[in-house]
Amino acid sequence: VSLTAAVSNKSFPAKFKFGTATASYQIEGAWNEDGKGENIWDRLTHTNATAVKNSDNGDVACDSYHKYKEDVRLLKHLGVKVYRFSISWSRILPTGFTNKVNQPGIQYYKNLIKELLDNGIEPMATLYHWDLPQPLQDIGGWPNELLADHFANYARVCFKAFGDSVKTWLTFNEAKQTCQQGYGSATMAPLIKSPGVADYLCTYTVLKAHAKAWHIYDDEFRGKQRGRVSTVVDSDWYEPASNSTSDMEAAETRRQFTFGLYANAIFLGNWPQVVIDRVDYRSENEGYAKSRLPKFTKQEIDYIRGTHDFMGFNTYTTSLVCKIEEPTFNETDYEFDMGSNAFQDPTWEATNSTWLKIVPWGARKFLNWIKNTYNNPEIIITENGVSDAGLLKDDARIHYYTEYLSAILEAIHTDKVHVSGYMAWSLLDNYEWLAGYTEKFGLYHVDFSSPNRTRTAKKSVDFYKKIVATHCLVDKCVTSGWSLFRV
Ligand SMILES: O=S(=O)(O)CCCN1CCN(CCO[C@@H]2O[C@H](CO)[C@@H](O)[C@H](O)[C@H]2O)CC1
Repeated sequence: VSLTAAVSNKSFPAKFKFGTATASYQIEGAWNEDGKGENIWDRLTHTNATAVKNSDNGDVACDSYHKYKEDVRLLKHLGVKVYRFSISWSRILPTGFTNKVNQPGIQYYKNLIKELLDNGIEPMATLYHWDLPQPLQDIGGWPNELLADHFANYARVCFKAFGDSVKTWLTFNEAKQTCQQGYGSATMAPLIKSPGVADYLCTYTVLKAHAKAWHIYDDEFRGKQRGRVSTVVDSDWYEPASNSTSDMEAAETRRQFTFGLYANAIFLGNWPQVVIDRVDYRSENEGYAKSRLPKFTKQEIDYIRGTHDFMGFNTYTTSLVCKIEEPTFNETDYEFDMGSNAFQDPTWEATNSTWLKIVPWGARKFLNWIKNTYNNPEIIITENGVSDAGLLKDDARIHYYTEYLSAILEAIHTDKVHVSGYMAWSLLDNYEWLAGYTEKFGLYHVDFSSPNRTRTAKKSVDFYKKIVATHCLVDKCVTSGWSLFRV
């Protein structure tokens, strides 16, 4: 199918908000400046450097701590309405605890927020984008349910310090990566390998932490500040590898173990039933005294349910799913709990990240699944983007955005999914976790070999700027309102 045939000629609603997204550890640098405390990515990259490609670290990254005014100039040039960034917990609370508040850290984010507002750009702040203060990891990290209270106290400090200007808050970015990769498969800091055990304990704490923060905002700040709080959930879209009943069920089970594990308690109440059933069943057969899945009390279920003002949704790619024979019970693994294999069709277009294939129809299906599963919530796409090796003539990125934005337009207009915003990942090439600086997601190229960290617009900047200005992917868009054609 030629590109043009696939591109939607519908337009994004007038009130639709375009933006870009970044995260503190990936762009800020200044890892130990002005009183900032050590976080788990500082610890990992300084003590286990070879875990990261080329032993790259975020000590300087894009140096946005010093160059944030330049970053805001780039946002202004793009014409975006919103900028999604994350707050570094250890810059605000160096030990993670509220007994030490770091004023220069508070001031940095106040300066960034003021620069955004002075340029007519709305700040959208994520409280936690994976950079846990090391002292909290030293007491067990997210599997320690006491962290729910420490996170809630940190959230209160942020609501108080920034809530007069920040009206859209996200508690956690992709808690799945924090839990399944950080404490399960050891493919994210703090690189703990405890699949099927610590990952569920992490999720249990994170859901309670999110709910406490939401209730603090609802009880103590919403009346005065009139903002909104939610969380960001991510996953691949899981498509059955065949239309056999077993593959269809396996795909739905996998959606519940990945996306549902983080969304169900907040949008419907409690863990997904299939998760409870399968983890209890396997735990018993593996000989555990009690299930590996911690259980919410009735009060906790009621406390967590409804703690959302919209849904933050990160979508990148799709995987096929097929049912597997029930694995033997002599090994515990989150993958075995799911009871399926996920893989990608080798004919799908590849990118510079092995896990990321270009599958726009998956994004449309995912949006429809969210609509049908969680009672049609307002969805803000808080991340979507693609990696390459960093060339300036990034036609593949233009292709990716065209295809995904086209799929989103169909979801909005044809499928009536309520999508209200879209943040392109990312404004800048930045630190891509264990891939270091080898996988580039930016609309702007960053020269990491220069102390200036020079930003250079890629070809996709003009492409995205035009879409932000016209709300349209083609030259002439059909608007569904009173005028048939927008001239
Ligand atoms: O193949 S491996 O298993 O060996 C390594 C997997 C690495 N994961 C893949 C999934 N990705 C989810 C999206 O992660 C999001 O998207 C961006 C791009 O990744 C990140 O930079 C953002 O911080 C994150 O919010 C996070 C990184």
